[in-house]
Amino acid sequence: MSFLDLTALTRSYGPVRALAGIDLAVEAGTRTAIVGPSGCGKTTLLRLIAGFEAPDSGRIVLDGQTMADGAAFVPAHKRGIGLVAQDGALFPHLSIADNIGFGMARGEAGRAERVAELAYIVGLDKAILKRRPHELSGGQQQRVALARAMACKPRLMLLDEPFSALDTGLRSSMRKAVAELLENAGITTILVTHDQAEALSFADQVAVMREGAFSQVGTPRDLYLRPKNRMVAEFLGDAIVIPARIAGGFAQCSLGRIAVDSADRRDVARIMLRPEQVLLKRTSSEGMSGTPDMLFAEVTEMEFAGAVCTVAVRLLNNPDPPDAAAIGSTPLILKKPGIEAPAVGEVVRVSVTGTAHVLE
Ligand SMILES: Nc1ncnc2c1ncn2[C@@H]1O[C@H](COP(=O)(O)OP(=O)(O)OP(=O)(O)O)[C@@H](O)[C@H]1O
Repeated sequence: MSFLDLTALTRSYGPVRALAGIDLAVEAGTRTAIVGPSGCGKTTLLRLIAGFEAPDSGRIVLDGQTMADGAAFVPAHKRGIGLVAQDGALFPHLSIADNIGFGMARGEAGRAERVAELAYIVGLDKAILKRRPHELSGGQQQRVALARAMACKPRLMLLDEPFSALDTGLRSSMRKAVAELLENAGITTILVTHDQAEALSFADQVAVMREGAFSQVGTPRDLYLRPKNRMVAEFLGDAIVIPARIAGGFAQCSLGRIAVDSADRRDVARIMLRPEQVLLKRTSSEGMSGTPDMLFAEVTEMEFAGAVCTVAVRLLNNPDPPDAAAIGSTPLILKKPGIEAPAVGEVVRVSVTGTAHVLE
């Protein structure tokens, strides 16, 4: 049994099936990210775990205690779960100190000290404790929301897109700070986000959600490099998906002969490469002659965007053609550092690093 076990959870709103059978195991002290497009059911799932709503069917067991199962239902305030919402949801009329200490009784001994300690833990200067929420930046407000959620000493923390209102730089530093903070406090965490990079960098375990169900659950590395299907592959980043003939641990495709990660597959399937696996080296049309075993392409588009640029190339040959018609039919879209991105019209030598992943 895991720290949190969700079994066959369903929830509908009238005709809308928000959750269509969710199974998930979360180990104690870990970080799980649930990522999926808008409307796929992420917030509904958090609300069920938090105890704001009951599932139509299925079971929620937290730390060995049943939270929801048929008629059994433990209300939110008895679950020991903290929730930080997207907008922080601070009380505008209360000071920062009273926001943080909201869950503690006003006259409770040591309240002020505990509030100051929590402010310190989340990296807030105690000078702001007297202020009101509107006098704080977005990042500071999120820290207050986190401190308030931590004040109740939760055994599980639920974060519902808590960084989405922050700008890019602050977003990644907050994400890192929050991850560290929760890890140091030993709090098991579930983060909901629609940002794939955020999910991959934050979590030990990522669940990709679509239409109320999980498409795949695994480590960030596994999901990124070994997605089950094209949907998961493309949801988690740019992907090059090409038809191939697979045998003996290799794929024959428009990129030539490439090692694959399934030694036992022997069929026609789609393989996936991440764009960063395709390397380009500048050459010239003359450089192509006398090297039939090498793969060449012509740059057809280059979108300059500073550090990372988008480069489209059209293949010019295939050293090991499975199907001559496929050669050059689809341009490859790659990301390259701006400093070394080739120009439109240039001929480049193409090679592949690592193995390709065979999709289902
Ligand atoms: N209280 C409700 N009444 C009716 N329909 C609802 C209710 N709450 C959610 N839904 C519907 O359930 C589905 C899942 O909604 P949910 O808010 O869980 O998605 P989400 O993945 O969190 O979306 P977003 O990323 O946009 O916040 C949506 O179709 C939504 O319209």
